[in-house]
Amino acid sequence: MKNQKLRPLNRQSLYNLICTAKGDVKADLYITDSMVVNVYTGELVKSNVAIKGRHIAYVGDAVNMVGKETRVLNAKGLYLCPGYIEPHAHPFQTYNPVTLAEKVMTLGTTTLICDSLFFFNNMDERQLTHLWQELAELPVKILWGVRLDPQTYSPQRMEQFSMQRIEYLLDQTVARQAGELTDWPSLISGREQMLNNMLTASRLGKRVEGHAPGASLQTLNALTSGGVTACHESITGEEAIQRLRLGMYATLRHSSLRPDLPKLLQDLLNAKVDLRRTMITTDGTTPPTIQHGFTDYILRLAIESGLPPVEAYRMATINPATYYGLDNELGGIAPGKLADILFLEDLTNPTPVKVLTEGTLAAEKGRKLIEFDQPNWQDYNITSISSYHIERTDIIPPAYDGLFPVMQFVSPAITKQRDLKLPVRDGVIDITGESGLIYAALLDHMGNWICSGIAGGFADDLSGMACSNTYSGDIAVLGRNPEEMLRATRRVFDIGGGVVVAEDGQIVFELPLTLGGMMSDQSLDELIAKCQELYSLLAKKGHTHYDLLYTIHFLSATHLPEIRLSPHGIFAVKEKKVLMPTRKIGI
Ligand SMILES: Nc1ncnc2[nH]cnc12
Repeated sequence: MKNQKLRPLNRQSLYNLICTAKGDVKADLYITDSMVVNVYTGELVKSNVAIKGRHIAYVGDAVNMVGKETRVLNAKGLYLCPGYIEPHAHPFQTYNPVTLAEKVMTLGTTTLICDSLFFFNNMDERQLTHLWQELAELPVKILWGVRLDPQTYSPQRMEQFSMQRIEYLLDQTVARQAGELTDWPSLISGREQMLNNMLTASRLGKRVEGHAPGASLQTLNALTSGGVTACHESITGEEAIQRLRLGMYATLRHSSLRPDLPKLLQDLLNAKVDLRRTMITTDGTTPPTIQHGFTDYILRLAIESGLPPVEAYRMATINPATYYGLDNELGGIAPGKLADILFLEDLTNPTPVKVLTEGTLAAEKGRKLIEFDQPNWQDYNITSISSYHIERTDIIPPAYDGLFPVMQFVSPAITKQRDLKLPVRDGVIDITGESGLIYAALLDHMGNWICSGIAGGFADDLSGMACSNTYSGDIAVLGRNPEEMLRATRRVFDIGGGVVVAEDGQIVFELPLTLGGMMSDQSLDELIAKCQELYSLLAKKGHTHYDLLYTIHFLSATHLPEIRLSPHGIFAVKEKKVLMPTRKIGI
């Protein structure tokens, strides 16, 4: 792994740091009387900490680096812990990378390793790296993974994953890994493009994040042989241990969609395995769950599950730092490291009372003290979605003689194929007399095609909802009443993207997502409230699954069982087969 530094020092600042450590130059900030969580040794060590510029210069009890100009912060009774590192964020769950960073920073997360899936759809590699560089200036370090597949079946979109593009992106300092690898079957079946891209990741010394839920030991062996270095998809301790035994890192997940951490940890603790190669992740948690916190929340759960606190802090600091080759700068409180330091009142309470990012006091008691600038998203092609005309006849599937492949939701992210003979009226499928079914369509964001289907187990009493926040960038339209579905769709177009619910001739809910139809520039606190409102409204319409936003995001994602709406048509995932092709809009 090439350990390129995120904040390289020049000769003068390097020597300045050394002189501060020796006491010849005065520190900018000096923290006294704290108990340092030493993640290297696992000890708690009573120490003072001296900071010069962005870096820690000294840890110990010397005071000769304190001068008149040094700010002294007394931390008596407090623990100092390194800033938390989230190793697997998806920074586009209605929030955007900046609104996510500014919120989670107040909760102690000072580094985010992010998925780039959504940004891949919108930009070429030069724009994307420009955006990455702009975001790299923020006080929270935002680093990236480079996807090797689009997560929605589309031979055309595979062109975006050419070797030249992947190589260019992976070569950036802020790109710390390839993946996540949702199309791992392409790797183990030897697809040329995938093999080439894996070789590029290996040559550039980058990690590769797997995505192999339920994989057998043999598949895990094949993936590890192919260069996959970690996987966050274990849902039992046994699965995590299998990954660890093969030399992978196992990232233990607790997300809004898969809240598995307590069980995973209990299994791992019972098995008494070495936990140095484990990390913890919130894996793209949606806003309502962030009301409980972020990395701090899952650390709390880990400690409550019986993990000794220092062991838990390691999973969110030095372990991910080491894995991503960042431990020369991040993950511990030691000389030469960036001064991302959290002040904790109690070891069992991971939510910090103060947060330093790179030597600056950035948050106190959950309140942000510094500003985070949003990029000009227009410069990156992230604009309102475009609108076009659609009609009732576009949305409803035409009459079909055989058994129709209904998409039955059995959980927020899993569907089953249910073949049903459906009634027909006036040349179209008519579900008026059928309970438990709704119309479900995917509209091309460019206005060319529509994939119209039928869903079950979603929200039996929903009149009409339209959402632009699918991962393929297309618009999901769901409901029992085609007029209300159209009303909601037109409103989504009018507001430039978002989630809209219509009923009885009115718009009863709207959440604008004007950044590419996926993200908002509202604060995360505002989004938490707005998404909770959406969830309660849908629950009243009969929606019983949790994490509705994920159901929408994944509607067109063909890495999940069993059938999906896709740009090619109703799609059987395992067979990679189009069951019912898309139609042209307006015909
Ligand atoms: N595979 C995935 N793609 C995008 N967002 C996600 N959040 C969790 N898993 C995800």
